[in-house]
Amino acid sequence: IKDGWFREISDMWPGQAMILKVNQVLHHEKSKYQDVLVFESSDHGTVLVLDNVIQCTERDEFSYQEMITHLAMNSHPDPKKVLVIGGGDGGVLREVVKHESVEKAILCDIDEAVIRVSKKYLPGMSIGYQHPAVETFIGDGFKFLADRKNEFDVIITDSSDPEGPAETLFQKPYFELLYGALKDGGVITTQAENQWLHLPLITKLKKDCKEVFPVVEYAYTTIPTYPSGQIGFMVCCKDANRDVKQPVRSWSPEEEEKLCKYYNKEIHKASFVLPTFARKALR
Ligand SMILES: NCCCN[C@H]1CC[C@H](N)CC1
Repeated sequence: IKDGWFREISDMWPGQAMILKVNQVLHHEKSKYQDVLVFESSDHGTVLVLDNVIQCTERDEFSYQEMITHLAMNSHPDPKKVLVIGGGDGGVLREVVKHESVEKAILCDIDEAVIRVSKKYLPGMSIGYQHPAVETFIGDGFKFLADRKNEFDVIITDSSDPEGPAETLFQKPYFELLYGALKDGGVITTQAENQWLHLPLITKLKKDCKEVFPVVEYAYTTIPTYPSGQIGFMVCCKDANRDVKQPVRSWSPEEEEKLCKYYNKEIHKASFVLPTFARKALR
């Protein structure tokens, strides 16, 4: 932080940077895995930063948390047992338990500091931990999945970027573990970066996923404080006949407006519609 501004400078988005005005630093520590920073911004609420990369701001986190969750959950007919890999801020858990079908929601994040800090400084997201169906594990999602077979209806990988602790969550062996941990008809979503910045990575990701899953589609959402204002998701299903681009379950418009600020059944479909440069690369 310099002269009261935070700059999200990274070689993952060369030559550009989101800059947010800082009112007050609330917390800063070096965890076992990464640098953890929480600050009060002037106009985006409380902000969580890991290794100098914005993870979520109170102002726009709902876009990402709702879309990565409900694209998966509403692509499954009856999700009872759900796993979140990463997601230490609790926002995805908050979204998962909005589905009445959920009997068990397990979260596994590698860094206890993210969970501890989110519970203290991000109450609007860490509220997800309070639900009775929720169980939390601290550990490497890769190892957690290794001995889980045929257990989950939905698995959401809410990760940071490939540079850092989440590196292995972008590689094929991880998708094979996900496939094995899913029950028949299971659905996954993963954080799949930005079509303006990471198209080669997304192309490789889709190719790897297609070697494991019969159904693989890329969708994206708009989110002002992520690099280039968007973030994508890979949505995969074990059932070759499931069209994840069409919700298999949906809320009524009234329920949608009560439950979500971003996701609705129209934007579920629209989020898979890509500009030609991305459609071509991801064919
Ligand atoms: N629930 C926290 C979201 C973490 N995902 C982010 C996607 C965009 C990245 N540049 C940083 C992590």
